[in-house]
Amino acid sequence: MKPQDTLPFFKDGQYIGWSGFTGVGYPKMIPVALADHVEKHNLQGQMKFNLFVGASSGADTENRWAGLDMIDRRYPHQVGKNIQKGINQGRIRFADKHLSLFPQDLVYGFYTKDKPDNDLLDIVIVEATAITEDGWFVPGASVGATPELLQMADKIMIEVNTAIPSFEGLHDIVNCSLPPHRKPYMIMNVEDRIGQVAIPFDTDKVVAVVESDRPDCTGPNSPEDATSQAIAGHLIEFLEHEVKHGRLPENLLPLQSGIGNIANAVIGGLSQSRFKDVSVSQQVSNSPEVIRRLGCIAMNTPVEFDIYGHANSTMIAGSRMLNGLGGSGDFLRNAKLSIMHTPSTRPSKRDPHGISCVVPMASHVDQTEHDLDVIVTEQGLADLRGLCPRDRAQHIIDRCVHPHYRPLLQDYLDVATRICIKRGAGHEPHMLDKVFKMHTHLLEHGSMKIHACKDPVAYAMAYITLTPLALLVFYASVAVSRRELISLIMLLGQLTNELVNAVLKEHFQIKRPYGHLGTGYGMPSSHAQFVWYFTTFGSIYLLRHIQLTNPGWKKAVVGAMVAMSSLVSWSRIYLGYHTPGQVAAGSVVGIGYGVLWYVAMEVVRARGGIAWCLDTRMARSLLLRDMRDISNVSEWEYQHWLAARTKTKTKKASLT
Ligand SMILES: CC(=O)SCCNC(=O)CCNC(=O)[C@H](O)C(C)(C)COP(=O)(O)OP(=O)(O)OC[C@H]1O[C@@H](n2cnc3c(N)ncnc32)[C@H](O)[C@@H]1OP(=O)(O)O
Repeated sequence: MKPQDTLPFFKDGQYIGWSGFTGVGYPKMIPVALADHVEKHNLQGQMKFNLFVGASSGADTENRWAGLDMIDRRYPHQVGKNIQKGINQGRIRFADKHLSLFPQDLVYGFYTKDKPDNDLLDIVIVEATAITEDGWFVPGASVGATPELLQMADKIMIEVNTAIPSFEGLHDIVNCSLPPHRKPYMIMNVEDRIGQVAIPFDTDKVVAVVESDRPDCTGPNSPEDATSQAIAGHLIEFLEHEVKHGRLPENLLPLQSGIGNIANAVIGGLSQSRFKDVSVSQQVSNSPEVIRRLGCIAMNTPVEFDIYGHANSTMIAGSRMLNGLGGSGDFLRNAKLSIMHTPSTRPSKRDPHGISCVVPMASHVDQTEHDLDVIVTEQGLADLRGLCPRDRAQHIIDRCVHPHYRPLLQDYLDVATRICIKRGAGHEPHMLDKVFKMHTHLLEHGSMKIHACKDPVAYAMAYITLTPLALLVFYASVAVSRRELISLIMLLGQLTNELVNAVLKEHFQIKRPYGHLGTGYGMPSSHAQFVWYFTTFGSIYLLRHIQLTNPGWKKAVVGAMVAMSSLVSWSRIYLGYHTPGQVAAGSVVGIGYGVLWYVAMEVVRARGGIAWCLDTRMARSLLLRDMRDISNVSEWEYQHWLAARTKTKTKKASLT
């Protein structure tokens, strides 16, 4: 039969099945003849089909059908610009399904349950490379869901491809029996054979046999580039580490690698590694049970993943469908090592690094935090095994995020952690009002680069927490401008106070609250200890030894110092550097040390230590002085200035 002779069998709204899996083993003559027919007679949109294929299909058929508006519904996977356009424009009803589930769901009748006449596919078109003498069907380079499609067919059309050699003997085909009669796949190694080399089918259903001379159509792989080489490099290093520690055998375990340019380039990189006799798994091992038992190593590319390890494989900005899930879920959910690799950024129209592939929250989730073990970008590899969500987030930010986005994501994590811990919801901290800001910024401004998460209180606190630095500047300027010994004594107390803090921290060795904020131990808080020493010593000295014309000012200054110290202490808790207990301890030690230092200085003074110090040659050359015995320093200085001024005036007057 010629392909054109099959046209009368086709009617709008039919349920059609094709053999094949990706760009191999799919029928090429009949679908193309039908597309030519639709195009020639301007039947676009008037002949639409429900199309079922084991995975994606060749671009010359599926994508062409989509371009001619010939697809109403598509299951369970697809690849191609036209079909994606149709789906995203709402013309094609597509739904994603794990590839391992599709054949069985087809046989369960899930896809044909609403069909009015029967629960069979109206026409199944398959490509054979041979028909055995027993009348069995030998597929080409893929089996896909062909056995189940043939089983569910009302009518069968066969394209015998004479341009491709017979694949008889290469396949291992197991028919899908239904529960409770389903048997396990007794596969222990990738080389094991448990099924048939061909597929039995009902020859009475065959309505057409057509000769095909068209080769399979698979696109070229993208060449490796610096990014994919870096990703492959991190992966190889990680796998070598696993082998060294005995968690993987020398030739690894069966590898699965997903679709896409990055996946292809990474496999290219692995092929040049020192691993030998590596096996790569195919169709039947999409079975979750087999994947788990063989301990596969699965590697796939996501659109994006989030800081907690959830991945989006399919949907840009949560709504624009790319290719669909394929078998990535089957593998990543069940593999011994579930790995996702992606460049850390992708270009947007406006910015070569406009898209970060690491985001606060994935805008759609295909693989969850419970599945993924390892995440790799060209920046580095994050081994997430055994880590809790907050540790995972820090690890991912440190290892995988592009430097352009690291401060942004770190800021998000810090602020979210602080806010969520405070309200007792800090297991996987998120700020729902900010979580998709990077995505919305990309949609609105063409880049995910936004300014930090702007918590106004946190910003204010970040400045307040710098107060000790300001106080050091204050010490320096008072010491230089006033030359008062007391300012040096107070500064010496401040420095020894810091020393006490370092000794206490080392002694207690108590960690900071969230591990990642601030360096070193957290008990007691050095900021709190610093400011409360300053306030205590300063207040005692002010109240006891400084005279002001209006004594009310003293109370105001003491009040301001107490307020400043309280704010700094609070900032340490708010910003997440310390627990309230660590800050309370720092405050108590600072107050205690302030009192102690004051008392010690009084004892030294009483024993003549201060007077002795002021009489040294160095003190004299530095013009050091002790103004404590002068009752009101400002008043005293003013009177001296006034006297000097009057003297100068008198001198000038006598000269004229
Ligand atoms: C045995 C089995 O069955 S294994 C099956 C494995 N299947 C899967 O893993 C399915 C999901 N994965 C995939 O489809 C692919 O790996 C992809 C699409 C995620 C990545 O593939 P790649 O070849 O690296 O992607 P590619 O560079 O072609 O990008 C595809 C498009 O997505 C866009 N894109 C990718 N990531 C993002 C992102 N984070 N944000 C916005 N857009 C993005 C790209 O800009 C590009 O857009 P364009 O088509 O307008 O130019």
